[in-house]
Amino acid sequence: MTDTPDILKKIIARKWAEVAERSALLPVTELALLAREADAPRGFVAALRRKIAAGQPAVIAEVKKASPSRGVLRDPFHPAEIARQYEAGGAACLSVLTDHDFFQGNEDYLREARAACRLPVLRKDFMVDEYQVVEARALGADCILLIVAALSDLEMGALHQQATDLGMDVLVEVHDANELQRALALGIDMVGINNRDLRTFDVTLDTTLGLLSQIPPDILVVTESGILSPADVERMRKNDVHAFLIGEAFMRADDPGAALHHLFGGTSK
Ligand SMILES: O=P(O)(O)OC[C@@H](O)[C@@H](O)c1c[nH]c2ccccc12
Repeated sequence: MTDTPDILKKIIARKWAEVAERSALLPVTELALLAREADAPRGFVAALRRKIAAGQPAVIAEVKKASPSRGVLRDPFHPAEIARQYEAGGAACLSVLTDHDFFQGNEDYLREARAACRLPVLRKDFMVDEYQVVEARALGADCILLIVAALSDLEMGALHQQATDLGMDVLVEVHDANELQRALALGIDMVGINNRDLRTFDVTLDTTLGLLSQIPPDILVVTESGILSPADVERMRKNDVHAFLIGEAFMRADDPGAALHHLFGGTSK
């Protein structure tokens, strides 16, 4: 067997270099001052729970220009306009890619998207160091992503604690049973199950369904990636999964918000 490309390893190596570059330009102590002045967190988990309590799908709609597996998804790309369309289409929250090198994202995209709507926003990036967590809050992020496959238990615990201390929610992402057990040991209130294996790019919704029985009922489950059709949505909702993180299906549409509304059969607002 040949080696898998393991894009995740490559990205994580780049992130450590990025943290070193950035902290040389702006020390974490100064960044922390900016974080303290940032707009108050908007309550990411609360927004998802409100939708579900109302019997509606809780959609985290992603603002993503490109990805390593799919290439460019949307060009031209206007984050503020997309954010407004998502809000009008009934999204509960936004997810904005800020990674430059692999997803053609940018910190400015998060700022612009959040300023254009009232929705809570997830900073979608690869967190390895506390610097990035403080940076997320300074940008205005309401939630961060922690990818279990990319972190040790110790790192994960520290980053989770720091995000919580800054008033942000945390989406802890897993894609197998071992990662799920490590996530649960943290004492989390929300888990993301990524249907895409970040090492191989294989996508299957069976990943979400296969892990459900191991998740306590009080934890909010977000199914991530590869949700493309109303049948995919139906399959999840039948299994009591009501929170979705979706990018590609919306980014390829003329009006991403209208695409959201249609994918959920008009039930999202
Ligand atoms: O575009 P999709 O297949 O709808 O997937 C969205 C989201 O789940 C995906 O972008 C994602 C999930 N976890 C990640 C971690 C890093 C970067 C990207 C991701």
